[in-house]
Amino acid sequence: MVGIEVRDAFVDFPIFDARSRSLKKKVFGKVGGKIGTGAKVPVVEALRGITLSLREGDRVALVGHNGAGKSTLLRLLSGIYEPTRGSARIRGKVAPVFDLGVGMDPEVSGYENIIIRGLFLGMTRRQMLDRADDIAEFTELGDYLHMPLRTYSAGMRVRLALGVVTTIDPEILILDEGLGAVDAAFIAKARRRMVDLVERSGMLVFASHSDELLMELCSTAIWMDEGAIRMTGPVTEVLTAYKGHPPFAGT
Ligand SMILES: Nc1ncnc2c1ncn2[C@@H]1O[C@H](COP(=O)(O)OP(=O)(O)OP(=O)(O)O)[C@@H](O)[C@H]1O
Repeated sequence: MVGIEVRDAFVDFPIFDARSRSLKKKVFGKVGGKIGTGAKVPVVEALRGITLSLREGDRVALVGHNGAGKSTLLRLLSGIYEPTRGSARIRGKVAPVFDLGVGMDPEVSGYENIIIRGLFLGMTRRQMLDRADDIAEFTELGDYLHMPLRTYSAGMRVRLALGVVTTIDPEILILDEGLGAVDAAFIAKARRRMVDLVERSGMLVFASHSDELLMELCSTAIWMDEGAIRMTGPVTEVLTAYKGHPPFAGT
């Protein structure tokens, strides 16, 4: 059974090399988690008092301004970060997709990277060999797949990474949007594969600033604000409250 239970979880980052004297003034910044200056060392309170329960079939969008804690929460839900206080219990195999380039080796070919990246995401070598042709066709990289990855442009790397990510069969898919480098036509082509990927995933948590993708892939949403959950509910309602107007209108 796939599931995630988080109880009153906090994640703090102590910043040992910050100049705490300049932090003591009252700060009115809107972006980023709270910076606690009570202790000797300043501490960024990236997550505060998070309680949530996710089940098989959940498709959850994470929204919030820059620094609100979305990526930190995704790392907590993946088991990459342990809570400083509180608890996070994860049942199921997590495929974390944060940085599309992670798990790639610049010195080996595109084909070899397909296998490496697949292994990183919890697939077997056999499974990746079976899917390599399909991935190659999707990426449209042709003979570049025999060249070392370091010869690729940023967009070519994203094509390869997306080709791999969209062939896996994850129990828990944790997605931090990083699709900036690819051209619009390729995003449109990748969308169908993304929808299929999400449909066969046991669970999805997706942080993004794109209303369109969130509405297409998710059914519920969590609005993060200064490291805490501000609102949860159906994706359209949460997006409307977060943006101050219905999604798509005037964005
Ligand atoms: N490794 C770290 N060390 C120190 N502070 C960190 C670290 N990672 C995140 N933070 C801080 O934690 C807070 C939350 O950051 P996080 O990356 O989770 O935000 P986010 O909602 O994903 O933002 P964005 O939309 O800009 O990607 C921010 O104030 C950030 O400065």
